Amino acid sequence: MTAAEAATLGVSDVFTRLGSGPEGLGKDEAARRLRVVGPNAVRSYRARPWPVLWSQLRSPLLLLLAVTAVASAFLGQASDAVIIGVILVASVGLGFFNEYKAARTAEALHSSIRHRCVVLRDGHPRTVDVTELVPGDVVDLQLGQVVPADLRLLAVAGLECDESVLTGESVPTEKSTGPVAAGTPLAELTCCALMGTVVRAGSGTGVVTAAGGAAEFGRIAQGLGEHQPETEFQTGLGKFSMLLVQVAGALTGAIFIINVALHKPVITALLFSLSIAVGLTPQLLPAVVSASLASGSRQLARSKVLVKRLVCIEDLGDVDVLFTDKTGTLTEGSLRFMRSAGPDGTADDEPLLLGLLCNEAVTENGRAAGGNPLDVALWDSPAAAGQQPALARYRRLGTVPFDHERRLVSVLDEDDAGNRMMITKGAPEELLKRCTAIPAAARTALDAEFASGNRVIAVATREMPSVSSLTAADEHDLTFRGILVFLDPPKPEAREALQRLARLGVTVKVLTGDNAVVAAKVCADLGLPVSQVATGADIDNAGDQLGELLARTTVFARVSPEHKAQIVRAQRATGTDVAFLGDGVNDAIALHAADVGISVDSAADVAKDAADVLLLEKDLNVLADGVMGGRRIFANTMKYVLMGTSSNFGNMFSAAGASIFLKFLPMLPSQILLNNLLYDTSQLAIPTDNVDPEQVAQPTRWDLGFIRKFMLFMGPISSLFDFTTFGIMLWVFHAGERLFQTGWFVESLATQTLVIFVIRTRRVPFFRSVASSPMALAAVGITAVGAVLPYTGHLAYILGFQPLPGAFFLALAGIVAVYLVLVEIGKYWFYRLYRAPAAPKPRHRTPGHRVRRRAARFTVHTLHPARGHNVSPGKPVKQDSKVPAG
Ligand SMILES: Nc1ncnc2c1ncn2[C@@H]1O[C@H](COP(=O)(O)OP(=O)(O)OP(=O)(O)O)[C@@H](O)[C@H]1O
Ligand SMILES: [Mg+2]
Repeated sequence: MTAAEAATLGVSDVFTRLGSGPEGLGKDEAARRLRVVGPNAVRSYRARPWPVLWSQLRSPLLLLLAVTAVASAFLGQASDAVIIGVILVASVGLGFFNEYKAARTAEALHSSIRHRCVVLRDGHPRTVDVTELVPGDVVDLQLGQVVPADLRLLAVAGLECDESVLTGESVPTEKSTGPVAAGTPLAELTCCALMGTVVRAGSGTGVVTAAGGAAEFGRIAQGLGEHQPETEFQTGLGKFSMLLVQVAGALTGAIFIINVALHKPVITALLFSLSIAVGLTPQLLPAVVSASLASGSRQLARSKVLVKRLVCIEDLGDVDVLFTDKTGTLTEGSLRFMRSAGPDGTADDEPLLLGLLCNEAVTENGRAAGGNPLDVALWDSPAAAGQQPALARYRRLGTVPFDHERRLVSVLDEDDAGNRMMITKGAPEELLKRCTAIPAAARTALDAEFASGNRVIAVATREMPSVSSLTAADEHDLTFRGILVFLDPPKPEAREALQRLARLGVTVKVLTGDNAVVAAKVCADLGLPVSQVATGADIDNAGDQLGELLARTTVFARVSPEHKAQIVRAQRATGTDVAFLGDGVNDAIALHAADVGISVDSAADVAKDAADVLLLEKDLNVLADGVMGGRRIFANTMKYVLMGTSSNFGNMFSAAGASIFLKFLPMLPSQILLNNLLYDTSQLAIPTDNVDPEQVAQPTRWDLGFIRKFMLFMGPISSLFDFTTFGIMLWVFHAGERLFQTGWFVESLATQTLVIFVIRTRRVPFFRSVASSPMALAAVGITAVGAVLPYTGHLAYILGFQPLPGAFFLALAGIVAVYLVLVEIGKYWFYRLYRAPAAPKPRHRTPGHRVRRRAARFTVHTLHPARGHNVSPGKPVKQDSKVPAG
């Protein structure tokens, strides 16, 4: 049943249609339905070899080349065709092997992550994977949660959903339970909560009407295909590849025409120009990127950072501004109850007793088993044990639970003499506003506690003789009873981590539900420069000036969950890349709003669920490692790109040019392909390379202009030089066809691969930066392979090589040395002249990006039967023809 249909019906009709009830489904029935309709998923994360292989073969260039090779075989050049075939298979195999390995890593990543929700099974709440939801399941919704399926709402308490992912409307929609008129547009289905949207306020319960591809969100997500969302970097690489393909296209077209005009055989000319095109285009680029992301994710996992999707790594490296909560990130987070003080500020156990009574921790035998950290800390204190006899005298009649907007919790208790009172505890600012009289001594005591950075909550009571239930509206005319003080000292290692992040160019700002003075004190203790502290009230009053307020503020205190998200969104609107680190229920919405949501393993479920990255330790140092990791990958991939645009490009260009002046081809098509294969192989070690600290000192930005300029600057150096080499070959060695081709093959491979040592660093001279051993070995090794090939007898003969005179290698050494020096000088001038654009362009995220990101939670290993059926009890399942099979 679609959401639109269900919305027009009353709750009982919906239950009848779905064959369910307020108690939810039975365990067996849920399992049966799951078998019939398949999982609540829109994608599969299984690494399948065929699609990966297909993506390697899809290149029109390769196809064209293969066809031409086959044609040439029929024209009598069988051995050439076979060689070309073998090299092509090896190239495709290389790309496939790397991509598939990366896909396997992504698969392992996905299978280690669970997204869960609470459903009623036979009337009992159960936690299940969101992918196991079926139509008829009754689901709980809470703040910050992503709605796991299309739901017809059964009950709401101030429920509001952010449906922008579906409707583009950023103002959250208020939800209710009454049916709507038929034909109501999607954005106004107030009695439905739609899959993929986020609970921005309140809570609720609903019954699943449609899941997976049958839900509105699922339909959109499936329409976008199986692709992962792309990072800015990947999009940039795509554009870059297009640029090269265009250059290659123009160049090869011209070469072909010229060669034919010069009366070279058509098929040879075609093979030659196509091979040049293959040499020009960076076929291995996607494989290099995925391989570096995959190896990056494994490295990060070792340093305790778990990314949910591979692309998150790059997002991490891009972070400009990090918002973090205070508790547990900057402070130890292991709250310790220190003292209880009466209204006059002197020690007094009464507030402690009241605090234990007005408490939501789940207790077992007088010990806390779970709940709000402050409440748990209170129970765990040694002093709490002494209160047991006093506690036994009270009976609880009602509760108004804690929420992050009120920052208060209240209970209605009756003592053994039958006296009823309300006990309220909460943030002192909020509580004091509701008290009748506050002794001056209390204010002094409070200020002193705040100033020393302690966490304080205040306790008050109110006599309520004839009342039997409570609401938040009763929280007034309270009698102030005292304060409870908790110690939450700053983390020593946070100081160093903050400095590291500052050195990495990441601005750290604090968003906390705690008091402004406390937050400022903690920051000061940790050496985080605090320019200004703003509070939630300041944010509300800022209006249009929020951007300005944001720019001058480091600490935001007493902010609500909605404020946190509002700040994150406002910061993103300035074009910066924003990360948010938080672990509480009050952080979930902001986690969704950020470019990168970061949480910790010990966080509340909704926070973990909302995050893109999980830290296995709540430590900013671990995060700094993650940022570094992202930037390293960017830096190394950039090396590959720059290599492709300089020497490789230049060599191919020169070879093409030379074919005009020479009576023969400067290199045989098969030799060009072999050359390219060997070069690519050496490039595969780039992801392991070391990165200079200065290269990762700033947030990474993709800059196509930079690459284009680099290409235009370095390309000619390389070509100029190549023609000199041609001259030497022709006039010094008096080379004939075979010798020329062999010499040029060895020389071009050597210069192409060895130039990595210059390109990989901005330092001059280049040997001030040390390459990783695998990479150095690969570059030198491949050069050696190239040099040895002409001496392999029969093999050399088949490949069209001939042994080179000893003097050649002397010349080669000289050529390589001069070339590297030339490039070094070029590089020096390039980086001196090059100016990066001053302001980074604002990030442009397409709506599809968000859908894909959110769809990641609705993935299963294998997507079996088509999703999108209507399950009706007893009736056979009907196939919905609109939904494509998974
Ligand atoms: N169980 C509780 N009982 C009463 N008051 C509480 C309780 N938990 C928190 N508070 C009060 O509400 C305030 C806000 O809490 P909230 O959880 O929104 O943020 P926080 O966890 O203190 O800060 P951060 O955002 O840095 O994690 C706390 O500073 C405290 O004064
Ligand atoms: Mg918190």
